[in-house]
Amino acid sequence: MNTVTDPDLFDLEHAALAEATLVFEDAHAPAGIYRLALGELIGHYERLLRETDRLIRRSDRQEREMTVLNQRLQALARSLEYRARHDTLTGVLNRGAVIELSGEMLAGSDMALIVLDLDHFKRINDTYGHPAGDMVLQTVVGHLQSVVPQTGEIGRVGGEEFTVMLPRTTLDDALAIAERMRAAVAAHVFPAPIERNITASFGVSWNDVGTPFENAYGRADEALYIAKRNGRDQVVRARN
Ligand SMILES: Nc1nc2c(ncn2[C@@H]2O[C@H](COP(=O)(O)OP(=O)(O)OP(=O)(O)O)[C@@H](O)[C@H]2O)c(=O)[nH]1
Repeated sequence: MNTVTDPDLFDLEHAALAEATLVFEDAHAPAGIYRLALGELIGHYERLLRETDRLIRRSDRQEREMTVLNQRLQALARSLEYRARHDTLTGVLNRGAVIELSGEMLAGSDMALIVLDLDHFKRINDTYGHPAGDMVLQTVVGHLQSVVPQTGEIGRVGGEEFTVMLPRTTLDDALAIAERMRAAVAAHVFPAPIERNITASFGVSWNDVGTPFENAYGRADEALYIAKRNGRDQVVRARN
C-alpha cells in the first residue's frame, strides 16, 4: 500500500503535468487536444483532493484512537497505583503505605498514632465463617471513617489491626478521637447471624516531629496490649 512518504506517490501527476505542458507549448494543436489534456489534469486534481481528504480523516481517526489509548493507560496506571497502596478488602491504606506515609508525616510535623485491634475476632471467624469476619472488618472501617478528621488517614496493618494517623493533633484530641471510634464500634449491633456487637481495643501514642515510625508504632502497640490485658473495649495512652 502506498503511503505519504512513498517516492512514487505523485508519479502519475508529474507525468500528466509534463504531458499537459507539452500540449500547452504547442500553440497550433487542435482545441480537442487542449480539452483532452485539461480533462486529464482535472481528473488528477480530483484524485489528489480525494486522497488528501482520506489522509486527513485517517490521521484524525488515529489521533482519536491515540487519545482513547492514552486515557486508558492513565486510568490503568492510577488504579495500579491505588492497588499498590490500599487494602483490597476495606479500601484503607495497606501496611506498606502506612509505614511510608507515617514516615513522611513524622518528618514534617508531630503526629498522634492510634493502633486498634478487634477483640476476640477469631471467635467471629470460627463461629460464623470468614465471609462474616470480612463483613465485620468492612463495617468497623466504616465506623472509623465516620469519626476520623479530614487530616487523618486510616490503614490496615494486620488481619484485624488498624492504625489511624493524626498529624498535628494533640494527645488529648487523639484520645478523644479514639474514644469516639471505640464507642461507635461498640454500639454497632451486627445483623444475623451475629446479632450482637463486637468491640475493639485502642492504644494511642503522641510523637514529636522526627520520631521514627517504629518508635511511634511500638509505643501505641504496647498501650494496645495493655488495653487488651485490662479487659479490652478501651483506649489506653502510650508512655511518653
Ligand atoms: N475474616 C477475616 N479474618 C481475618 C483476616 N485477617 C486475619 N483474620 C483473622 O483474625 C483472627 C485474629 O485472631 P487473634 O490474633 O487470635 O486475635 P483475637 O481473636 O482478635 O483476640 P484478641 O486480639 O486477643 O482480642 C484470626 O482468626 C485470623 O484468621 C481477614 O482478612 N478476614
